[in-house]
Amino acid sequence: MEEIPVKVAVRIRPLLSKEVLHNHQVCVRSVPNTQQIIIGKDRAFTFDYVFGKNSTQGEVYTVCIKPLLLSLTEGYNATVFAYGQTGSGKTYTIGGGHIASIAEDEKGIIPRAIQELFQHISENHNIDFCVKVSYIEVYKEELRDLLELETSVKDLHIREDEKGNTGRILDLKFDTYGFSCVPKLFFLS
Ligand SMILES: Nc1ncnc2c1ncn2[C@@H]1O[C@H](COP(=O)(O)OP(=O)(O)OP(=O)(O)O)[C@@H](O)[C@H]1O
Repeated sequence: MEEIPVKVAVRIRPLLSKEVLHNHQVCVRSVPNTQQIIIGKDRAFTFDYVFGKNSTQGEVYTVCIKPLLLSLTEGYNATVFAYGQTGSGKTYTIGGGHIASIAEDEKGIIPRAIQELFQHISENHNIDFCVKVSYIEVYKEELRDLLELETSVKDLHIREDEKGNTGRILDLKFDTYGFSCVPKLFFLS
């Protein structure tokens, strides 16, 4: 059977203060020492990784992203995207918020990966690296280049190669952060 190299991690976020204030209840919990979560009373689901409500940004990075970053520097491609309903913690986890103003341990995936990548580059003088960054919003089938806002939406397209691969970005309807080295590592949120 062909290997499908996709791993899925689920992260449970803690209740926000306003949710506690409104007496909202937690409806999902992780099962200790397993990769399972239980929704409601008894509906169990298994994932490749489970991060409970007390998980840290550092843990998520170390377990899920660091191995990809290491592979990236060895020439493999990697894509990371956060998927979930509004308010579930995608931006928080991917770390695309106000990066400059957040505390070190609150930093999400993007700043940690960039830091580690450039650290790697600075330690490997004998290899030439080319790093490219793109930041694209995909919303209702329309693409917007957030680094070149004057570019017309109509000028941006998702293209396929002859094998039907969408290559640069996937056809996802979320805000999209692309960050590529050679080869490429993408973050989609
Ligand atoms: N693991 C976490 N620990 C603490 N706070 C969190 C965590 N995850 C998310 N939050 C907080 O929950 C709120 C919603 O998170 P966030 O904005 O990341 O959601 P989102 O999925 O990106 O939402 P949207 O789709 O609406 O953009 C934010 O105030 C964020 O700081």
